[in-house]
Amino acid sequence: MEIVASYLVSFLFAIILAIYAWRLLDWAWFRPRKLDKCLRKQGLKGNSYKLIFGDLKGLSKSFEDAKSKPLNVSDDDVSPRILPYFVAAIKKHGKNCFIWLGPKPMVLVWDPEVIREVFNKHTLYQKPKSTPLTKLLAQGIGSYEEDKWAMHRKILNPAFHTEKIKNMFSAVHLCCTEMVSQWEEAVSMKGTSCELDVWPYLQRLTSDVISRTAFGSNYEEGRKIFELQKEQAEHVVEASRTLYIRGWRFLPTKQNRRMKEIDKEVQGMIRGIIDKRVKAMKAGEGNADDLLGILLESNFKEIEQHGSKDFGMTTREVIEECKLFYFAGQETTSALLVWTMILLSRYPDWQARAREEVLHVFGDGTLKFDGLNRLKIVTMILHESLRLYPPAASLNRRITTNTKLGELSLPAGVMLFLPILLLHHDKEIWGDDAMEFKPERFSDGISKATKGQMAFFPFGGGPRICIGLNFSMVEAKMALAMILKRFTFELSPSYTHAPLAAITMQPQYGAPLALHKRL
Ligand code: HEM
Repeated sequence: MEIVASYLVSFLFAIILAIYAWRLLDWAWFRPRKLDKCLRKQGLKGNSYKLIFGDLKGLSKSFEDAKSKPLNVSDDDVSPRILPYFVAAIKKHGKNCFIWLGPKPMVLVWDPEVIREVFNKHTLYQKPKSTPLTKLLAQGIGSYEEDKWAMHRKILNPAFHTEKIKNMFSAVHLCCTEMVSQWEEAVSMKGTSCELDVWPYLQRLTSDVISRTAFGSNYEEGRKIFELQKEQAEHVVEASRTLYIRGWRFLPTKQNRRMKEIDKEVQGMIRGIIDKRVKAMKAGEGNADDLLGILLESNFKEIEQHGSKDFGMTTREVIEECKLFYFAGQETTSALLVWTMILLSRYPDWQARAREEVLHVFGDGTLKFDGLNRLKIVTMILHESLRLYPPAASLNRRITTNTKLGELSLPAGVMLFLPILLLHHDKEIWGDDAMEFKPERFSDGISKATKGQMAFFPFGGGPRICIGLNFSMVEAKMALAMILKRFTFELSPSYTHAPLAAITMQPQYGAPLALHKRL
């Protein structure tokens, strides 16, 4: 009897082992081969599949190589530095190509109408699944799908309505005033001009703005969170360029340990901010109207009243949203501002035109919210800066079920690559001067400039378009208007043009500018 039982156990064990071995083989070899055949049959081209890693090693090396070579200051053709592997793949295989992200093929989507379809059918074309390690930066609305995404978006949307943004105006004004006062101090110590790396100041500005407007605190309170999230983002970029093997996160590698430490620390600090606000709200104080107030209201009112998380956010979800907004609210707008300042340094005529407009709209008085809507030239400049230097250079999606997309029939499991930067620079769409800084293209608005095509999408598109779009444009206009009013600026001789592909596009060596006080 015992022998029979032991045979049975061994037999079961062998079956389980065989199932796992089959799944592994299917994941690493049979499925990629099947997908490869399917894509090539439809005319798509790419490198042949390399076991498990696909193109990942080449991808990671191409970023390292690109990082080591700065560009000429006048070179706005930044795609070989920001998307080096895709640019090389297009050269080799043409626009109808794909690369291997490990065992998954990722197809380049170039047609603006197809991109529109991908954005609009967001339940079919979903965000790529984060790995347990990349999740540590932030989850929240940016990574949820279907009902959970819809519920979070419904709760969060009111925080970004025009009326709310208008209410945030005085906080944004205060943060910008503080930054330009620091610049004035730096200048006055040297006379009427000084050289300053504006990049850390702009990062601090946007951190301060999100701290005050979304969380009712200030930069100092959130400073450690920003620093830690910034470090976490560097780990996440590194982790996302290597293959994630299931269970890897449990290994006590230096990076894994640090990522978990950061997560624990950030969560602890956010809990502290939440506890403080909860106390204030219970005492009838604190702003119930800002992002944190709205999140907490959803948390305790909905859950306490309905006793179910189907109606609101759990505390864990509130923390994840805070982590996301601390990061997304800061990283992107600072990138927009820094590239705009770099471009205006190189194009003094546009700098002068923008200043003239700001002075015309606001005179010598203080900046007012309604006046920002009248800044036509500044808006054109910001759009042209977003076209040439989009903070998010590309977006990814995954196909959840076999589907027809444009001319292609794509099986579930295929990934899509939406190359914002490449479309923004495409000569067929923008003309032969696509690589030139010409804000006048946007003089009659975005749809005229793109002829109605989905060819300019720095904020994404469809129902999942950036929730902070209007907020970041107000912030950027306000900061730029205040800077233009008080300073003229140009590139310092020490400026090195080296856009870096981090989570957003950033100046690798900062942005040292010569600032001159306007007299
Ligand atoms: C220049 C500034 C900004 C740029 C270029 C930008 C870009 C983007 C892009 C491209 C997406 C779409 C991602 C995708 O579809 O995969 C997105 C989504 C998002 N952005 Fe922004 N963003 C900016 C500012 C902000 C700000 C200031 C906030 C918050 C205060 C914010 C919060 C978010 C959130 C929460 C999402 C996810 C929306 C959803 O999935 O429903 N962004 N952003």
